Amino acid sequence: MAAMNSVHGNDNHTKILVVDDEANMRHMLSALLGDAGYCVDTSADGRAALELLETGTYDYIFCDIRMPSMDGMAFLEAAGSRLAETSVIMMSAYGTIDTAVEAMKKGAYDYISKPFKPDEILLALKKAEERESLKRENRALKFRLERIAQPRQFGEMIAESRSMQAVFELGKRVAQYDITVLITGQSGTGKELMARGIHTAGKRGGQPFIPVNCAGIPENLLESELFGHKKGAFTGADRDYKGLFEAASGGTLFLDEIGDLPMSLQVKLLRVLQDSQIRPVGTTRSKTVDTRIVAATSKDLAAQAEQGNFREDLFYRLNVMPIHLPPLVERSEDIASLVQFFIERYQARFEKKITGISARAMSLLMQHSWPGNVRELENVIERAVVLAEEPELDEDLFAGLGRPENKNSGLDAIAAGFSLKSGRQALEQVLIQKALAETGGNRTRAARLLEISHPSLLSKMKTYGIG
Ligand SMILES: Nc1ncnc2c1ncn2[C@@H]1O[C@H](COP(=O)(O)OP(=O)(O)OP(=O)(O)O)[C@@H](O)[C@H]1O
Repeated sequence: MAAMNSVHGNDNHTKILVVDDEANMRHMLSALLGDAGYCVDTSADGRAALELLETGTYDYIFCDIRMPSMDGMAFLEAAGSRLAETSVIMMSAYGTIDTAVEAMKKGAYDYISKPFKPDEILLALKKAEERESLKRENRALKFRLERIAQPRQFGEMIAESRSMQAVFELGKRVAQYDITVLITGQSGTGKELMARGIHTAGKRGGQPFIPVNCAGIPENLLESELFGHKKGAFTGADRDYKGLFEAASGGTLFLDEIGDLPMSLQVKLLRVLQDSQIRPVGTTRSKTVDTRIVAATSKDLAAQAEQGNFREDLFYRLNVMPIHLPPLVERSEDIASLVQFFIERYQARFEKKITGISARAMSLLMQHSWPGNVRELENVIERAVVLAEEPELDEDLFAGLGRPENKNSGLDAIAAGFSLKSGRQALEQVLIQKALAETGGNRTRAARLLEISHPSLLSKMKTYGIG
């Protein structure tokens, strides 16, 4: 039977085993740890310690390296998987440090050199406890990630939150009828994906779904792009062109950023909505189309209509069935499942094995305000998967998140490295944000300030998740 001496602390159920051939050391450590509230057992060598492991487990083991009968290294090897739930801290006297390092390679958690002060023991223990608690949190989180009740789906969208479940329900219902839908929500909340979902779930599902960004096409081209033109209608029109309404006939035309539709075209759109008639540029005859319209805006269309920047009659016609997508910050319940969803997408795309995300990293993601919404989260996970060197995404990969002052200034990012590419990107973000702030969010004027085209500004805003 192994020699065992137990000291039981009052309020701590953490079990520690001290293995040392020196009786003084055993007494000193068991008094120290016992006073600190731990349950402590002791044994005089590796063999006796192994016997104790037959009947019980320990959270931590302080193990001497040099012992006459079965030394620390031999004990580690013999105990093997019985130490799976135990952090072993080796105690190395002068001349055994190399062995201690070797022991760490074999699975010991840490080592401490003799002679040591009592504080050093308590500190080593605290460090090990912190690591253990993190490991536990990680395990719990992974478990949660794996067990998350299958997130609800709508088309290619997933969500957990009640607000999004309600949106999905509404989406499923309106999909069945050919009514016009207006999807509102900040940039990156998933408006286009929602529109696709509605299209796919309805009876037009097998027909074309054509997205068009009303803010991305210059005003003089937009009319012919949407309604088509006749050969010779204007310089460069060297053949008849069908236009997107006709191309989407039988299916759905998704008019994104409808708030940017020029006034001149708003009246024409109203006509299509009212009597399904389009008139290609350069013709006098109208054509009937069978195109479902789903529109989206990140702007307050009602306010725009009030200010006279959007036709009221068109607003009411579009707003028959509004669907609002809440910003991600208001539905943080969706973050964990979206993170898992994007990890799976990008680990497959980049052929990397990512098993999960650390609790600290997840907590950073939960605290961030996500001004670029789901698109920003997707970009952040994509980047993390690309850069990850370990199978678990850790917090370093998300440095800078949750600290909006750094994010806004962007200058830290520029100063942080030498890469011209990331420096340029960071600078672009700063300047775009500055220009938008300067113009009160007016993208046309911001593009002018930045001396780039409007579509190019929109595409950069999309890339950087600036909403
Ligand atoms: N609920 C969701 N589940 C999975 N992916 C999502 C979800 N919501 C958004 N995404 C993803 O986020 C990105 C942005 O979505 P989407 O383009 O639909 O947003 P948007 O609101 O139309 O943005 P914008 O107004 O800037 O055009 C896309 O890559 C999309 O796949």
